[in-house]
Amino acid sequence: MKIGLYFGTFNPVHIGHLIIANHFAEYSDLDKIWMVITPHNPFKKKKTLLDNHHRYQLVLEAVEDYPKIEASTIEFNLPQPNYTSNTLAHLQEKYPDYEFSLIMGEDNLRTLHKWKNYEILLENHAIYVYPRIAEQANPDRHKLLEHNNIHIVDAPVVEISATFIRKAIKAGKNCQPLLPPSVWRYIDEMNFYRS
Ligand SMILES: Nc1ncnc2c1ncn2[C@@H]1O[C@H](COP(=O)(O)OP(=O)(O)OP(=O)(O)O)[C@@H](O)[C@H]1O
Ligand SMILES: O=C(O)c1ccc[n+]([C@@H]2O[C@H](COP(=O)([O-])O)[C@@H](O)[C@H]2O)c1
Repeated sequence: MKIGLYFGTFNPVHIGHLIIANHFAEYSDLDKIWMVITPHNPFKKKKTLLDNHHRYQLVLEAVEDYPKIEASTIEFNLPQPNYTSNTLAHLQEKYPDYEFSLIMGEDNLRTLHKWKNYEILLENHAIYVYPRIAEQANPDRHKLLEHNNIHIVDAPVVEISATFIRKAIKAGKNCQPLLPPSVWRYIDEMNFYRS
């Protein structure tokens, strides 16, 4: 079984994330895409973070009609902050017959050399990277993309961010087009991100 791990804070999940996950579900040889909700990214402050359970619920809502895409809570019971190499070691022990690849935006690729055990990640896993507009001017871009295990993917990226959505909701803007309808309803009913 080939699994594509799409790690993210998903605070909240939005249509940009879903477009990427669906792209891999439809145009790759991966059997499943697991959207792994990260409790705490080592590079991010936890301040404006919605509870793990709610972020998970939002991803569940988002992927309901996509049989190849699943929401994963695998990091919820692992030590925090969540280092991806630790999670992968745990996954390989739990599912020795599965082959795990990583899916990430180019923004994450830029900082990959600062991740814990990044050489091991790179050696042992295919990393599928989709381009982000903000990275086009990065002078080191080509160096990173040269590695054998890094595959750049021509996916239709919508340049919206969870940060933009959180700010828009706080400012009372209508941002329904940026979220799957069920995700918007959950956020609206729960009054998330308003204060
Ligand atoms: N618009 C987008 N389209 C596709 N992938 C995205 C988009 N925005 C972020 N990603 C990617 O999705 C993964 C999870 O991202 P994350 O949860 O941090 O979303 P974000 O919108 O960038 O959030 P924030 O604005 O809070 O940093 C990362 O690999 C990131 O590169
Ligand atoms: O392992 C690391 O050192 C490491 C450093 C920075 C980020 N990550 C992971 O990268 C993933 C993407 O995070 P984010 O917040 O951009 O959605 C998330 O699962 C983080 O835990 C991992």
